Amino acid sequence: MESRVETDGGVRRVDRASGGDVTWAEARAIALRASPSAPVEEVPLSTARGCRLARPLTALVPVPGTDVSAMDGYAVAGEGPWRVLGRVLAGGRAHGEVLKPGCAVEIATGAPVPEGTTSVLPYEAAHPLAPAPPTRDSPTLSGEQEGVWVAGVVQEGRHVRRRGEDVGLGEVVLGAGTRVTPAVLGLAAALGHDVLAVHRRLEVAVLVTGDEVIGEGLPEPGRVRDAIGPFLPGLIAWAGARVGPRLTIPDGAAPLRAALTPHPPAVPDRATSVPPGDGAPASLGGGAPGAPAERTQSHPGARRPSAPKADAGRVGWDGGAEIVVVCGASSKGPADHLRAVLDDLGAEVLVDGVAVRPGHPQLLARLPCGRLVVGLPGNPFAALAAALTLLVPLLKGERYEYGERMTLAVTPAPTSPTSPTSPSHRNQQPVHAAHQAPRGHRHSTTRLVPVRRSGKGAVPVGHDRPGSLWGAAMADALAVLPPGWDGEPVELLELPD
Ligand SMILES: Nc1nc2c(c(=O)[nH]1)N[C@H]1C(S)=C(S)[C@@H](COP(=O)(O)OP(=O)(O)OC[C@H]3O[C@@H](n4cnc5c(N)ncnc54)[C@H](O)[C@@H]3O)O[C@H]1N2
Ligand code: MOO
Repeated sequence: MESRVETDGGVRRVDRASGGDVTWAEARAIALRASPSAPVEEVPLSTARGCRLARPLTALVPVPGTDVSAMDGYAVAGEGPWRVLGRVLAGGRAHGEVLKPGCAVEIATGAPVPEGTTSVLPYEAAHPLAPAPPTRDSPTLSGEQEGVWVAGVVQEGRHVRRRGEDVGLGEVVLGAGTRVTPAVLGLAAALGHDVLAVHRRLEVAVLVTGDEVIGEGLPEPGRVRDAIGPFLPGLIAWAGARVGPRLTIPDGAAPLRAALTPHPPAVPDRATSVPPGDGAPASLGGGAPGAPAERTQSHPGARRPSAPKADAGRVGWDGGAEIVVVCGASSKGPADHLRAVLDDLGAEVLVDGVAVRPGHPQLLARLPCGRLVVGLPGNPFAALAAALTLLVPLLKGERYEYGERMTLAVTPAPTSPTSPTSPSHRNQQPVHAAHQAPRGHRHSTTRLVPVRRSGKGAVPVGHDRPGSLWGAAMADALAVLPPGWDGEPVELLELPD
């Protein structure tokens, strides 16, 4: 719903009617529908953990690969006593001859039993017969240990693991979509796999905007520490994706547009095309897949850590991120260029504003190349709420699970001075009045309220202003209070641990 078009630094500025807000529930549903399917790739076992199998896992070999001993002892044939003809160790030379009744070989756990073996007699159950061998005429196979005899009680087939007994050759052991856990890796290796076909984890690039935002140290008045960049990697990993390039860019349409520009032309020095005062374009990408790369552009007045410069002459993307998250610049202020830039790039806007507090000015768009852009509000708690609304469903897709429902207890959480995550009683603030008014006070928007689970239900922890992560840091979930909430049980959105 475009109501007005002006120019601003060469970029068309599009003001969308505030009626464009979707409900919180719709926003989540749209994000789930837009979730990109992760590409399939073959990766070595060492890098597959956490991915999903793209194909069923089958056994390339039977397990065990041959008949082996399950115990240290004697592989025996027939009834005892047995003449011991030799010794077979796991990984050592196999006993090459058929074991005849009345004969045995000393054997280690996991070693192949000779053909003819009927059972294994563990050392604990074996009785050496000494000194004189029985009179029975028992053949010798190798001549070794001639005269050594053992006796004992055996059960037919006992302690012999037969070929393919655990897993048969070609057997399907796990279905496509199974998450690769450490146990899956071990199983895959045991079944002969060196590589696995997996859905690669989606990659997320992060753009932090805001001339006032600094990356380290004590912010001077008028500056703030970046509180969104630090929580995104954990949230992204928790949602099963990986963090790609991370870039801090100055306010301005041109740096944002440059950073979002897909498939960059090989322009030697794009910086010259940037309007004066609009900042130089920045480059995302260039980091090895899976390795977060921090790129920072300096701008006047901001104290910044020393960081690698953006590649001169390279703008836009050269990484494989399917999703880019833009922190800040999502509202309607003079420095909020995201909508205009997306419009300029021909993006399809899927969500533009959500009827939720906090996190109202959040945004989801698809660039013509297919890459998705999630716009998070600059206020850090609003950004977290928006990330749980749009980014997490986008990353989890069909793995997304709706939260449990719980009654919301409307009294503030009791805080223990000894709790590591709790402020002292002295600092505890009352829960916002809005959250304490469960009935009679109907809200027209969804509210996301930091809560802790307790025996009384979900208890709001307070400290939940959009600019502060204090409440979220004390909480284990966000309670979703729908518009018009009247005290019924509410869904809990899990917070990343
Ligand atoms: N006229 C209107 N003004 C605002 C509206 C609106 O609808 N109409 N919405 C308000 C709401 S709600 C929010 S939330 C914010 C969102 O603002 P932006 O996404 O444009 O973000 P900024 O303006 O850049 O910053 C807002 C605030 O957050 C601080 N900030 C920004 N980035 C970070 C960061 N990485 N870490 C910590 N803090 C950050 C920034 O300094 C500002 O204080 O807009 C309202 N205004
Ligand atoms: O929605 Mo804003 O997100 O209230 O701070």
